[in-house]
Amino acid sequence: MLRWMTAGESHGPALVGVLEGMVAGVEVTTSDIFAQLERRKLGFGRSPRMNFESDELEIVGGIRHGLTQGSPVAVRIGNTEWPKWEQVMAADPVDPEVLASLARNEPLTRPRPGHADLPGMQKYDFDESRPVLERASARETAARVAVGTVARCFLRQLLGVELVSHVVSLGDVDAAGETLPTAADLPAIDENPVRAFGSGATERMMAEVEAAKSSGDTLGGVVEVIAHGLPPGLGSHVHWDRKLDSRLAQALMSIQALKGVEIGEAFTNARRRGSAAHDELHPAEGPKWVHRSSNRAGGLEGGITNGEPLVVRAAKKPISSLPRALSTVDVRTGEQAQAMHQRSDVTAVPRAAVVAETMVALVLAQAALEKFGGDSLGETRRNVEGYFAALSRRAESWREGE
Ligand SMILES: Cc1cc2nc3c(=O)[nH]c(=O)nc-3n(C[C@H](O)[C@H](O)[C@H](O)COP(=O)(O)O)c2cc1C
Ligand SMILES: C=C(O[C@@H]1CC(C(=O)O)=C[C@@H](OP(=O)(O)O)[C@H]1O)C(=O)O
Repeated sequence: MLRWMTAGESHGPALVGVLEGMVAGVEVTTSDIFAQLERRKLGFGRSPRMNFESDELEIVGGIRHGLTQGSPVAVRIGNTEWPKWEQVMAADPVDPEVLASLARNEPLTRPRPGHADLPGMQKYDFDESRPVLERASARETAARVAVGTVARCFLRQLLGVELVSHVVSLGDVDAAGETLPTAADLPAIDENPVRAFGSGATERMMAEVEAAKSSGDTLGGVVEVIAHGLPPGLGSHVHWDRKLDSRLAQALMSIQALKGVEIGEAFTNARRRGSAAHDELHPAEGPKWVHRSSNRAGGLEGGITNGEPLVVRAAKKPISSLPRALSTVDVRTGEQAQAMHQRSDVTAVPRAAVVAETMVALVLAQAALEKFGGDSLGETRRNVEGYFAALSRRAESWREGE
């Protein structure tokens, strides 16, 4: 079972990520991981922090000479601002006077509606929101992207699977096109300021971000992730927690501020009649044996990949740290107040798309390992070959009516 965990606070000394259960022999280097970390910072409207922070990446275990070893992969991403935060975030007790002066300068007692501040303080019995916001922060997604790169490399090397993501709407500006982007489109998407694909909406999206920024406001949006090259048969219909739809939804909704997930054309399909909602099958030559003239199901039927591109969308709410702060209650006084404002993103939708790509990669790698097993990439590949041969034999026997 492929598992992953992260630890670390936004302004602590470092984030760490661990990926356990990956086979040996997957090619992955520090620069592969760093390239994905750089992608996570892309996008117009990002926090000033993204401009000066560089992710200080160190592979601590699990990879040797550019190959996974079968042991847990562990990464550390240092916080380049650590000297500035050392006293605020020290692991050991600090001088009470220093602590009091820090708290006087920055009282975090006016929780932001929409952030984890207030429920976190109530649940964990804190009198300020520092310990909550530190861990709730999406800074943590850097560690996910780092370990997710290994999953991404594994999927490509095992099955030729390629993942793409793009922004389909930002605020109320839509960029949805007619065609699905492929891996070949990724460099252009990454260069697009809002990570939109082949649309004339880029300027309108940027203008929307500028307008939100100048009125002290923030923006949400919708991102789409596509996985090309998946075989039929990952996931299962047999139990609720093995259905790939449910696992993808959980993984995507674990991303900070992602509040809705759509598989394929789920919400449009809900308004269609059945005759216009499904993907009819037609006979075809070759290993695929059948052809679907549409992909409204987004590549999943019965919680199982069906060989079509996997298409999932996720809705991100607007950032809850608004410069034009929302009304809140100061927990020290119980009085009405303006929510505290932290330096923050105007919108993080383009960055969230890269994180969504990562979560999809992790879930697909986990499902691929369940299906094919093995301890080395070579062994897993042999199992894939055996499965493909069995699929062809089965298709042959169906054709011959046996
Ligand atoms: C890439 C990314 C960047 C984010 N940046 C910010 C930010 O700068 N300021 C902020 O208030 N929230 C930001 N968020 C969202 C908060 O982390 C999130 O709303 C908060 O942890 C509460 O969790 P919830 O929205 O999932 O309920 C970001 C989310 C993502 C995915
Ligand atoms: C640091 C990152 O995102 C942060 C996510 C975040 C939040 O509340 O989620 C708040 C901001 O942090 P800060 O207040 O320190 O600028 C973002 O910059 C990152 O993605 O690397």
